[in-house]
Amino acid sequence: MKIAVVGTGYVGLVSGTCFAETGHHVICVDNDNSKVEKLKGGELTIYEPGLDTVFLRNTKEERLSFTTDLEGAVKASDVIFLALPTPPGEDGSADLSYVLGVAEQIGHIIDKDEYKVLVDKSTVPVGTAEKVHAVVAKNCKGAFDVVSNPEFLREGVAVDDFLRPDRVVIGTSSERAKETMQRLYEPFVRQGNPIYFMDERSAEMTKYAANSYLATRITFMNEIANLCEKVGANVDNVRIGMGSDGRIGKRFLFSGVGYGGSCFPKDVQALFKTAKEHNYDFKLLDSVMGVNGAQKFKLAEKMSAYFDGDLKGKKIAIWGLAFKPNTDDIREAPAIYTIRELLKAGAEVYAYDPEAMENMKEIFGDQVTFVEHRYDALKDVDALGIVTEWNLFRTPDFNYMGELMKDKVIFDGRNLYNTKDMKELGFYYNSIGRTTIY
Ligand SMILES: NC(=O)c1ccc[n+]([C@@H]2O[C@H](COP(=O)([O-])OP(=O)(O)OC[C@H]3O[C@@H](n4cnc5c(N)ncnc54)[C@H](O)[C@@H]3O)[C@@H](O)[C@H]2O)c1
Ligand SMILES: O=c1ccn([C@@H]2O[C@H](COP(=O)(O)OP(=O)(O)O[C@H]3O[C@H](CO)[C@@H](O)[C@H](O)[C@H]3O)[C@@H](O)[C@H]2O)c(=O)[nH]1
Repeated sequence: MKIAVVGTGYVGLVSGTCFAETGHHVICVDNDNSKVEKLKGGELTIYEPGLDTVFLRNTKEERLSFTTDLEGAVKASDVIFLALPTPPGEDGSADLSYVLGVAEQIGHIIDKDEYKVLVDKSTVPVGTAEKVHAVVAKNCKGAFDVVSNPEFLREGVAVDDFLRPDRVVIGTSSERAKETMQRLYEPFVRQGNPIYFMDERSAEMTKYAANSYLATRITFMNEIANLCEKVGANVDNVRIGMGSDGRIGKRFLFSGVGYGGSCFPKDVQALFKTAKEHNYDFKLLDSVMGVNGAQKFKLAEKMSAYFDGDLKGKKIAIWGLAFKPNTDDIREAPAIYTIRELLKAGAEVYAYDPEAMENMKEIFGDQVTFVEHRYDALKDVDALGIVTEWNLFRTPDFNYMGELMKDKVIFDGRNLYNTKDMKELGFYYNSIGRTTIY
C-alpha cells in the first residue's frame, strides 16, 4: 500500500518507519523544512532507541522518503495518516488547528475518481473525526473516509510498542476503510494481539481514557508515597504488595516527582475540558491535575527544607532532564519545574542528561551549567537531585561521588537506591515515600 504520514515528529516518524518496515511505501510529510532536509540526509531528528536501524534500512531500500510537498504525497497515497500536534489551547482543550488545517488542504487535493482513507493518529477529542470529515468534504471532489486510529506508543520504547502493540484501536463506520486498516495492521497483530474495531467516538475516547487512567494511577501512588513518608512506611514495599494482586498489576505504580511528557498532562487536561463542555464535572481528573502539579515541586521543596529555606548560593547537581529515560523529550519534564525553583531561590545548578541537554539548553541557556559527564556535575556541590531514572544513574561509584561532593547529600525523585546501602555509605538520602537516611 502507499501511505502518507503528515507530521514527522515522535509519532509520525516512528509510525511511518514501522509501516515501511512491513513493506509499504511511506512518504513522510512535514512543513519544517530543516527537519525534512535532515531526514533526507539520513539523520534522525529525535532520539528513540532502535529507530536508527529500521530508519536506515527502509530509506536505503527506498520504501521510506521525506518531503514538504503535501499535495504530491497525498496524490501518491491510498492512506493518509495525520500525526500532527494537538497541544493544549489557552483554555486547556486540544488545539485542533493543525489537524483541521491540514484536513482542509487535503480536501482540495483529492480529485474525482479518487478514494483516500484519512486516519487521525493524533490524540483528538471526541467528535474530531466528524469535524475532519466536514472540513475535507467542503472542497473534495472525490471519495474519502475518515478513521480514528489513536496511537498508544510510549517514547523510549516506541519502535517496539509500534511493532508489537498490545492492541490496535480503529474507529470507523465504513466497511471499505475497515478493510484497508485491517490489511495495514495485519503484520503487527500476527502475534495474537487484537485489532478492536469500533465507532469513531469510542476510539477517540479510548485514547483519553487510557492516558487519564494511567495518569490517575501514578497520581494515586504519589499520594500513597506522600502518606508513607508521614507514617513511616516504605512505598516500594507497598507497591510490590499491591501490584502482585492480579486485579491491580505491577506496572505503572512507580511514585516519583509527578508525571510529565507531551501526553499525560495535556490529555488529562483536554478530557477534563471535554467533560466540562458537556456539563460534567470530572472531579477526579481535577484532583489528579492538582496533585500532579504539586508533586513536580516535591524535590525542590525537599531541598529547600533541608537547607532551612535558604538555597541562595547553594550548588546543586541535577541528574536527569528528560521527562523519562531513553528519550530526549523534555516536554513538561519534572526537571524543568525543579530547576526553575532552584534558580528562583538563588541556587547554582549543574545539570547532566545523556540525551536531553540540547533541548534543555533552549529553556535555561547559560542560567544552568550543563556538563559532559555525570560526575562532572558533582564537583563541590552541596547536594545532588535525581529527576530521571536513566540506567546510567542506577549503579554509580558512590565513594567517588562522596569525594567529589562538598556534602554527601542526595535527593532522589525516582527511588533508585537501596536505603540501607545509602546508610552504610554515609549519605544523607531523601527519596520519595521512604524514610530519609541521615
Ligand atoms: N509523543 C508521543 O509519545 C505520542 C504518543 C501517542 C500519541 N501522540 C499524539 O500524536 C500527536 C503528535 O505527537 P508528536 O509527539 O509526534 O508531536 P511532534 O510535535 O513531535 O510532531 C508533530 C510534527 O508535525 C509537524 N507539523 C506541524 N504542522 C504541520 C503541517 N501543517 N504540515 C506538516 N507537518 C506539520 C511538526 O513540524 C512536527 O514535526 C499528538 O496529538 C500527540 O498527542 C503522541
Ligand atoms: O509508574 C510510573 C510510570 C510512568 N511515570 C511517569 O509518567 C510519565 C509518562 O510516562 P510513559 O507513559 O512511560 O511515557 P509516554 O511516552 O508519555 O507515554 C504515554 O503517553 C503516550 C502519548 O499519548 C501514550 O501513547 C502512551 O501509551 C502513554 O504511556 C513520565 O513522566 C513517567 O516518569 C511514573 O511516574 N510512574
